[in-house]
Order: sequence, then C-alpha cells, then structure tokens
Amino acid sequence: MIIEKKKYGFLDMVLIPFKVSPMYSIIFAIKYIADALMPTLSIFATASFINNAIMVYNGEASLSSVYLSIALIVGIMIYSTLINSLMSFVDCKRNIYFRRRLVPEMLEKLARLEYRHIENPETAQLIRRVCPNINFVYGGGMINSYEHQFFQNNVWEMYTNVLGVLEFIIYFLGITITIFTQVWWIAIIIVLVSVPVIYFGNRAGGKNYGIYMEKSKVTRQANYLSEVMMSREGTEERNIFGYVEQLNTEYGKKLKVSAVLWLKAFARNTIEARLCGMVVILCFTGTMLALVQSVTNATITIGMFIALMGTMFGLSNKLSWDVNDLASKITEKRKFLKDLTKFTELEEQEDATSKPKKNMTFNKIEFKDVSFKYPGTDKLILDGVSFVIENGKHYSFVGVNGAGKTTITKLIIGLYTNYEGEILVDGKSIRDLTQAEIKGLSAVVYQDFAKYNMSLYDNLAIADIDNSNTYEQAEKAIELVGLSDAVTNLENGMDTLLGKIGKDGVDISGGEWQRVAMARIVMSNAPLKILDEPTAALDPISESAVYHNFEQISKGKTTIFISHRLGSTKLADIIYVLANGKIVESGCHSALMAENGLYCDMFNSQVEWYRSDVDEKEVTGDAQKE
Ligand SMILES: Nc1ncnc2c1ncn2[C@@H]1O[C@H](COP(=O)(O)OP(=O)(O)OP(=O)(O)O)[C@@H](O)[C@H]1O
Repeated sequence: MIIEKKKYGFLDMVLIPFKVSPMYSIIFAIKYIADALMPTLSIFATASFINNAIMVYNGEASLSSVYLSIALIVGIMIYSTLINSLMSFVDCKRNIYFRRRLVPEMLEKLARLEYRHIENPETAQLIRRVCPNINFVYGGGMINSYEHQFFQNNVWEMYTNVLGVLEFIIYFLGITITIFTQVWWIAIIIVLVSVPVIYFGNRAGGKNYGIYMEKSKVTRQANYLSEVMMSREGTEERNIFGYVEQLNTEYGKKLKVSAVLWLKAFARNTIEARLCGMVVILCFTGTMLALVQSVTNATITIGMFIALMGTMFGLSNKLSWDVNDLASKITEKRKFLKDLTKFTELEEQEDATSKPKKNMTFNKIEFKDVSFKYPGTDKLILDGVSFVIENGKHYSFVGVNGAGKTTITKLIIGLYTNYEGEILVDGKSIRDLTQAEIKGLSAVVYQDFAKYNMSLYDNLAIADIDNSNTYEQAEKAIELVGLSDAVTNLENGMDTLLGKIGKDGVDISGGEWQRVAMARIVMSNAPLKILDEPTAALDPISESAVYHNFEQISKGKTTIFISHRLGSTKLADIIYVLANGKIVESGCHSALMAENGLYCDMFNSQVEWYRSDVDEKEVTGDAQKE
C-alpha cells in the first residue's frame, strides 16, 4: 500500500515517489544534481580554456594544454544536448510505471469509500481534486490549478519540484563557493543580494497560487458554458432554443475575468521578478566592474573573469524567475498534500469491494419507524416510515416527486447507514449484514442507469460477474424485456458492440438501452429486483409488453416498482403511498381505490387526462355522425 491514512507533510513529497519506485527516483535525483553541478564545472572549464588559449597564443604553452578544457566543454555541451531527450524517454517509461502502481490503488480506495462521500458536493470535489482522472459529478472544469494533472503526475511533480529546489541550492552553493575561492567579498555580496530576492520570489510565488485558485473557479464556470455549447447532448436544444449567442457572450465575460486575473498575477510577477532582476543585475554589474580591478591586480585570471561574467548573469535570471516559479509550485503541491490527507481520512466501507454473495434468500425485509436525512442536510426525507417487503410479492412505491421513493431503495441497498429506526432482513439489522450479503440481496435499475459501451451480452453478464449465467439465459432475458426483434436486426447479434466508442459500435435508442438495463437485472441472481422508473423511456406498446412479461420477469422473485405511470401499480400485490416522509396509504390497487384517498386521486387524475381526450373524441365523433 503506497497511499495510506496519515497526515501528509513536506517530506512525503519525496517519500511517496520513492515508495512507488526507488529506481526512477534515484535516476532523476542524479540527473537534477548533475544539472546543478554543470554551471560550476562550466566555470572551471571555460576559465581553463581561455587562460590556456591565451598562453598558447602567447607561445607560453603547447596546444595540447587546451585539450582537457575543450574536452570538458564539449562534454558539458553533449550532456546538455542529450540529457533532456534521453530523460524524456526515461520519463515516459516512468510515467507508465507510476500510473500502473498508483491508479489501481486509487480506484480501489474510491470503491471502498462510503457512498455519502460521493454524493456530498464537498467531498466529491475533494475526490476530484485528488483524483482528477475520476470523472465525478458536480460540474466539469478545473477546481484547482493542479487539478488538470492526473493523480500520478501530481505525485511525481511534487518530487521534481523538490528536486528543483535541491538543484537550485546546489547550483547556488557551487557558484558562490567557486567565487568565494577567487574573490571572497564578491561571494558575500552575492549572498547578501540573493537573500531578499529569494525571500520576495518565494512570497510572490505563494501569492500567485492564491490568484490561480481564484482564476480556476472562473475558468471552471467558463469551461462548463463551453461544454454546453459544444456537447453532443445539447445539439437539439441548442438549435431549438438558439441560446448559443447569449451563452457565448457569458462565456466571453468569464474568460475576460479569468484573463484579467491571470494578467494581474503575471504583471505583478513580472514587475516583482523584473525589479528583483534589475537590482541583482545592477549589483552584479557593480561587482563585475570591481572584478576588472582584480584582473588588473592579477587576483583572478582573465579566463575566470569571463566565465564568472556569464555565470553571474545566469544566476540573476535564476534568482528572479526560477525561485518565484518553484515557490508557486511548492505551495500548490502542499495544498495537494493537505487534500491527500483529507482524502485518506474519508471513511471507508468494510469489505466494500467484495462480490455479491450467491444464492442469498430472505423471507421478510422490514422498515421499522425509519427516519432519514441525507448527510449534511437538515431536511427529514423519511419520517418514521414502517412497512414490510415479503418474499415473492410485488410492491409499488407511489408518491409525488421528491417524496422519498428512491431514497427508500438506497437504504435497502445499504448506501446509507445513518438512519434512525431499524431495517431488518429476517430480523437481522441490515447494518449487521456484510457488503457481499447486501449486494447479493437486491439488484436495481435506476432512472439514470448505466450504458456500458460493451457487447450486448457483456451488458447483461456484468450483473453476474462470475458468469454463471449462460448465453441462453441472456437470450431469455432479452426476450422477456421485448428486445428479441431488435437483436435479430443487429449484425453480430448478442456480440454486437453497443455505443459509439468502437468502430463497429451500434447506438441504440433510449428505450432500447432501458430494456437492456432491465434485462441486466433479470440476469442477476439477487432475490429482490428494484426497478426505479423502469418504463419511463418506453413507448406505450413496449411498456404494455414489458408489463405483460412482468409475471415472467419477476417469477419467484420479489419486486419493487417505482413508477409515476400508475397503470403499472395494478400489477403490485401491495402499493405503498408516500407523502411528507410517511407512508400514508397501503394496500392493493382496488383497496386503495375504494379508500378514495391520495392514491385514488393520483390515479383518477391520470385517467382523467386520457378520458377527457377520449370523451372529446366521442363527442366530436357523435357530432360528426349527427
Ligand atoms: N444526495 C442527496 N443529498 C441531499 N438531498 C437529496 C439527495 N438525494 C435526494 N435528495 C432529496 O431527497 C428528497 C427525496 O428524493 P428521492 O429521489 O428519494 O425522491 P423520489 O420520490 O424518488 O422523487 P422522483 O419521483 O422525482 O424520482 C428530494 O427532496 C431530494 O432533493
């Protein structure tokens, strides 16, 4: 385990990459140290070459005396030219390795997280910041400036930033020590000038990060607008409502705000860095002039003087820009580590990644006085709800939008445990069941069911991951949901790739996708089948066919139907009517109609809708006859 629950600090910027791969970490550390030593080496090589060349010119030395320094200069040049290309290749391999080591671990951690963290906007954003490759809900676009990075890249960048700091320290020490050995007081001046420059650079870098964060929020909103204007899903509405121009104006405004923020940061950065740079250049120019005196006094050689000139201007650039940049990056990564700490502290569900237990059975599921609020909210969604689900019977939950029907199913499948009251499976609290048992108990199709871009057979077989179901069973399931004709028309039958991800992929209609999802739960071995709005996307003929096949689909199984189409409730043995967080009525269709309560009102209002139309036709027909 590389990423574990703990408080992550600065040291982890080095420790985590080392844990992933000591080999790549060492290779890159050597590269950065070598890069840091090159300028110092270059001073000696250049000085030696110039001094020896002058001596050769004056006839004081033979040509061979410059060979070593030329070899050194050529070596440094070859190193500078080749090292980056070579390291790009190594980095490519390193990247793949880091991905292979870190991504599965993060995916597993995500799978173990308690569901409430995925639905809660705050924790969902935290998850996205740490694992940006995970496409969670709650708005697209970047949240943080580091968010565009994949998790594994963030981990690696932390390390290279620290190596960058190490490189700068070695480089700075190398040069100042070299200068100290030549003219000690110049080294003192360099240190005295550098301290405030490093301090201001560091401070500006930290501030920049704050501005980038602000900018990212606006960019995120702009990205969302751009997504709305360009996404495939919105094509029809875009044409019909003609909102692109208005959105585009809004998009432009957001981009402008984002650009202004960036420019502000950039301008301040440039001014601060340039001012610092100017101060450094002025100081260094002064020292250079003083150095001329040292050359005249023969305190230093001409070669050393020329080599130092180049190096000191390089140093002024590094001081004004690199420190600033590194400070900004380190602040960013410290924020990432803080997020990583919070992420690892998110509660996990025990045995969350286990597979559904096979052959689960039950006689009775009972809600006893259950009350529930979504975590972090105050609204009581269920308020003392009690009901029973008996094995082999069919149930319907009915109620207005937001009544809490889907919420009940989320509690049955164990997504939330923070309810009051009891949910019992044959007298045993659902909280005491293992995840494997809960998973083995029920199969669900929600309104926003998944559309897997896989073969049709795999879309079904996924409900029974150990594949105890056969092709014949898949075909039977397809027949039960009324998809057989559509499958016959597919070129590769059950093996046809669904969705547009592959070259040969076939895009099927919304209603057909819904039936595939229904077939999936037919394939599942779970004794309780929950269908949340199962026929919403079906045409009336398909819907009545599905209801017709319902007996077979649910044979020997217990079903819960949630539907606003009240015709379906006639199939239920018991209908539970929810209102204001409570079950206000229960019974079969005829009993509830006789009760003349909420259910009867809802049913009649739907019937009225059709009836007024029928009546109108009848009246018009009669009038025409007359
Ligand atoms: N993750 C969540 N966090 C906070 N509140 C939520 C969450 N999910 C649902 N709710 C709220 O809980 C209430 C009940 O939602 P639920 O989805 O159970 O209703 P429903 O009866 O299934 O509605 P519909 O018929 O529209 O599907 C709604 O007011 C909804 O806003």
